[in-house]
Amino acid sequence: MALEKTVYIGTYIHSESLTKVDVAVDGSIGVGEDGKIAFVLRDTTEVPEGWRNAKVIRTQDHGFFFPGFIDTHIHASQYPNAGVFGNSTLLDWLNTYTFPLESSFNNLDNAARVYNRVVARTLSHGTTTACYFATTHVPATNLLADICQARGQRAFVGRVCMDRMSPDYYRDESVEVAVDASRQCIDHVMKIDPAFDLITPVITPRFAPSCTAEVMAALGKLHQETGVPCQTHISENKAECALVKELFPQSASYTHVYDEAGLLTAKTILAHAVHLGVDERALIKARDAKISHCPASNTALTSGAARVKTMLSEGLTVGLGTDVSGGYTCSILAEAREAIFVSRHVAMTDGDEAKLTVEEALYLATRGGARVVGLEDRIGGFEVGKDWDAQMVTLSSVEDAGVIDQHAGPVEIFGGESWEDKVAKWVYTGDDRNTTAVWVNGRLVHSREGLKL
Ligand SMILES: O=c1[nH]c(=O)c2nc[nH]c2[nH]1
Ligand SMILES: [Zn+2]
Repeated sequence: MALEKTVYIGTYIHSESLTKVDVAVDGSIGVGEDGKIAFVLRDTTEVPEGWRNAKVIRTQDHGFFFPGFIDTHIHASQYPNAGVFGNSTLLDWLNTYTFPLESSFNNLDNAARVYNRVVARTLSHGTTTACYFATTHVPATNLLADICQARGQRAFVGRVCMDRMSPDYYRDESVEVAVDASRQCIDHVMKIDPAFDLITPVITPRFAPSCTAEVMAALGKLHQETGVPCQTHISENKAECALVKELFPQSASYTHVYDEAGLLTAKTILAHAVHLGVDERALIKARDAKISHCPASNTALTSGAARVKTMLSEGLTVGLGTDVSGGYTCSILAEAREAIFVSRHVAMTDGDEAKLTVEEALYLATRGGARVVGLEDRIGGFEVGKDWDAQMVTLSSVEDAGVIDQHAGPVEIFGGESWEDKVAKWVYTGDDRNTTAVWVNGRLVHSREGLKL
């Protein structure tokens, strides 16, 4: 579909570094027909020569353009269970809630309904890139890839592999089945998006307890042979860590289990990393593997509190993951908030340096996530040559103090706020009502009903 040359005028905000958010008041960004940023101008809303015929889109009220969010870990198939976890912890949660739900994706109608919904919903929250776990089912996993492509969401789509410690009705029968099914899903994406421009397949061993050493070694070989990225879980819960020790007595640590299988590389995304030892973090750093921090899930399943500031100070690459449905929300904005609050609980025992700031949380949600998925040259910020993966955020003024405009959302701008205050109000009190439009690679993929662009 051909895109129109477009100039986005108004304030734009993005992370300049881990600790600094750059606010460019009254600037403009030009996006070409290829969906890429052609120019970025500060302090002028003038449309430059050569762009006078371009479409113009302006921010509204106290709004701003912000990079699209990157969800580095979400289970698309678990979306119907978002908010449903009771008082369970990881291992019983899997058996009680998760495996029965995931096994229902042998039904393609069910898969179509859930996957269309989760992609539409995450887009509406400003998630322009998502790393999805699907299920073991090849047709349903391929359907998820098709749906992401049709709806225009940048996505990493993984067919889940698991050949033990799960019910008979939901597991791979053999190593060969797991590898062959993974290959079929890789081949499917190669057919629909040969350059992996929007959709990328991802090799997905569920986690060490549900994968034999043989299946992980075979998937490690596939990872090395194809160069296709890999995603899994690591060190989420203490009982899980003890189980891994018992299942892999020869391995020095949980991290070594993946390393010995050839699954720990610069293209590996590890979700959780709550209980990692110093040596494990050093090994992850040495391999340049990436971390998806999932604070809402870690709180919901009482898994623990990941030491994010420690990982960052040691030079690890970290992004945010909603981990639906261990996590209750598919909003990365909410996840940023959760990350800040979990870090404050860590600070109550470890000291103030453990606290994440608003700026750091927003970095993790955008540039950090981009590095986690290996797309830091294409997404995560507004620079010439990057793809226009962006959201338009709208914050409303308090007009009539006695009237609540439900449509406008809960962020209240009274008038004296600095830009720093406005961003903080968005992070702490905002929701999807503030995300009024979303673009991926220049294509409009979501807009609030009635919005005139
Ligand atoms: O948060 C999680 N969600 C899952 O589905 C899962 N499977 C293994 N370990 C897991 N952790
Ligand atoms: Zn998960």
